[in-house]
Amino acid sequence: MVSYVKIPSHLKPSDPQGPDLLTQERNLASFDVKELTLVLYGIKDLERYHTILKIIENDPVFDKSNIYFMGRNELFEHAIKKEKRLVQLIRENKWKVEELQFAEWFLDMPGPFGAHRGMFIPTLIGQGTKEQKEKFLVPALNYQIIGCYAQTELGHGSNVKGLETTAIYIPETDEFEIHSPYLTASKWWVGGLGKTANHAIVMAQLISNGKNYGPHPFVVQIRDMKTHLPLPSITIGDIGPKFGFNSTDNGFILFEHVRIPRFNMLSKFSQIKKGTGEYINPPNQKLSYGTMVLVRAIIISGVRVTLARAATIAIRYSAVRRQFIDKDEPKKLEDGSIVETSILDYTMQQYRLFPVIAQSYACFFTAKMMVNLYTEYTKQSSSGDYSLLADLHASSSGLKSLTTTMAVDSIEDCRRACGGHGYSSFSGFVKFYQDYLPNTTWEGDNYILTHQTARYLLKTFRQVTSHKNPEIYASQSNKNPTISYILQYLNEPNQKCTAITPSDFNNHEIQLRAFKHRVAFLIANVVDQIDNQKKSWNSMLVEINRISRAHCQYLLVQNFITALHQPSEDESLRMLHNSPALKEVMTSICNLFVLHTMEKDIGDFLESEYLTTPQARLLRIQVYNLLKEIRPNAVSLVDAFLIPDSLLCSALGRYDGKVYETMIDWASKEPLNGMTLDFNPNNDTFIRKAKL
Ligand SMILES: CCC/C=C/C(=O)SCCNC(=O)CCNC(=O)[C@H](O)C(C)(C)COP(=O)([O-])OP(=O)([O-])OC[C@H]1O[C@@H](n2cnc3c(N)ncnc32)[C@H](O)[C@@H]1OP(=O)([O-])[O-]
Ligand SMILES: Cc1cc2nc3c(=O)[nH]c(=O)nc-3n(C[C@H](O)[C@H](O)[C@H](O)COP(=O)(O)OP(=O)(O)OC[C@H]3O[C@@H](n4cnc5c(N)ncnc54)[C@H](O)[C@@H]3O)c2cc1C
Repeated sequence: MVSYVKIPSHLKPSDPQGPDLLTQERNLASFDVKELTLVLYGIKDLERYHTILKIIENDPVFDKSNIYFMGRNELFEHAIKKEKRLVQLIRENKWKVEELQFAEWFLDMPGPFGAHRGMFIPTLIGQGTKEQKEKFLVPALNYQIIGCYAQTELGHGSNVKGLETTAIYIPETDEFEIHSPYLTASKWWVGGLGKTANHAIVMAQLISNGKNYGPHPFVVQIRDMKTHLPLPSITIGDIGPKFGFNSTDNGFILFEHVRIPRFNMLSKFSQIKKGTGEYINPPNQKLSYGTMVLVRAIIISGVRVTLARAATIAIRYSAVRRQFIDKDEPKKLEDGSIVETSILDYTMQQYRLFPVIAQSYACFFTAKMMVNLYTEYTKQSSSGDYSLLADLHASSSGLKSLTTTMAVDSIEDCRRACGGHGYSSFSGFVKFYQDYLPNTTWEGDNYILTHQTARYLLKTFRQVTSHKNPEIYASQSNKNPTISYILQYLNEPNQKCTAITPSDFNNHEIQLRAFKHRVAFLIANVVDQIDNQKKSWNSMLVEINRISRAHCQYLLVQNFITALHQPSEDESLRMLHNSPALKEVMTSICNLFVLHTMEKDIGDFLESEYLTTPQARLLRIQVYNLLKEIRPNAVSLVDAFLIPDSLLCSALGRYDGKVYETMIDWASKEPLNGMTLDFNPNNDTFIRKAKL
């Protein structure tokens, strides 16, 4: 890239230790970073990681050096080129999902084929019959057709039952007629639709013989395969500029009595009979929502790397950045000279940043649990057993809500922790934050999703408590955490925390009991208000959100603690258990996650009277103790995430710590610096002409 400003060559680094600061930090680690990285990735995935990274970093199409200077059209063109190159690489290297996941992560650009891979194909796999897969899935996998997922409308997104697009069965021709009756029925926000896709999965109200059977998925060809123009009676466009995600063509579409064959209704679960229009019921009414459940589970699995990326930038930068001389504990070099303090040594900075590291590790263990639950569900459902769906839906909804909210809050916390430079695109936070932000809204608004989790929790509580002998559920408590804490609460509703010193809070039993008691107490309270005090659902929404959050925090805590203690067949966990140094540092991180989470929501724990006010003070002291304990390992803990520089795309978070050199080098490439103005602002004539 061209430099428009020549930087003087006489400049010496003002901080003689600058480049070595991260090396010094790395020397403080109490554990082997490579070992921890192996725990996080596993042997096979780490090999894949390196193979794919090499390919991506060496391909000029994926070069990111110009990325922060691009406008919308340029970004979109760049994204299209990347998508095409990615398809070539998939073909040449025969990449499967495992490789593709790494490639998409390293590319780090939401692209026009994202919904094709992430929603169109999974919907065909999950909801199509064998014949439909042959017709649509095979060409989709070969990129002969490009699809999108058109569910949300201008007037409705969260309320799927309220969608207005209709699919009316016409027995005479054995077709469906797809129609948008109102302006508000226009599909809106659909990724890849604006310019790229030629097919769409359209969620529409299925109507047969005058009866509405609710939203169902239909495959609709929307553009001509040769001219790429919209087909007759179809209106398509891009929805315009957005907060971020500008490399993707989110689009709108309107249908005017568009006919499609009956075959195009995805019919793995429910069908319309030829001619009679008779509706065949699915084994579970909500199976047509299956893609959303899958994508929510995938989103949860991705949160850990999002948090890891934010923490990496902020921690490395904080180690390199120095401000002020600490009067009480001045930082001395070997030669006795006093230097300014690294901002990572300020306890406030630690309090803001170390919990983000801990959140990432917590999400790592919960992602494993989510994958296991989803795999188990897939196994059972393939033989017609859908009994796990309710659990899966409740935990995927609540965890998607909790973890993505946590991620966006933490990206912003990390960005602010980098001071002024955090506001620059070169920090690596700006585009990253903008592109990540929709995760709190898509696949279910994060507040709406908590209703689903709460509904399940209240139902379970009522089921258990209404039984004459609740202990009958005891056999299920091993597998079902909700039942387990409800039973514990019913047995001992006035349980008290036994901690008498700060370090007592490191006791995992005390921690687990705190979270179990708090969530059961909150659920019991909401049930009482709704069932006995006859409060409306709407009047309880804040509490509804609180119980979903409390339940999901408990899941994160429980999964972390279980991972540390329970013998496991899992390769990563075995490596963790076999290394005392790793176990020690992970235990500190787990304690910080748990206690910091408690401290942030201390009101709940006090209200449930599990904790006393003096205990809340002890808990806070223990959080500070943990920050001190973790401090020497901070840089190594983020190094272990192994987020490559090419992905970070950050002057602040570089592995080598060359923050200032990179800032000025990248600034010199700002195209504005190369622009010659056609006026001289000091020239009176110009100012007079412009009437300024
Ligand atoms: C990735 C990048 C691109 C992004 C793409 C997108 O955003 S695409 C667009 C993404 N858009 C969105 O994500 C839209 C978000 N909105 C929705 O998903 C739905 O409208 C809803 C779930 C909020 C309500 O749905 P509703 O009004 O139809 O239902 P209800 O509340 O009356 O509950 C009735 C029963 O159904 C149960 N149940 C519900 N869902 C599921 C499920 N998936 N599975 C299993 N079960 C489910 C529920 O538990 C309850 O059971 P109970 O208690 O009777 O035993
Ligand atoms: C970048 C991006 C990409 C997207 N890609 C796609 C795509 O490819 N395909 C697709 O189909 N969709 C897509 N979407 C749409 C997305 O799924 C919806 O925007 C999302 O589901 C939220 O729905 P909504 O916009 O109707 O929000 P609304 O429901 O209108 O929410 C607005 C506010 O009202 C509150 N609210 C609504 N109802 C209630 C209630 N009952 N109780 C309490 N509070 C309530 C919500 O909490 C929220 O704060 C995308 C969205 C974005 C931002």
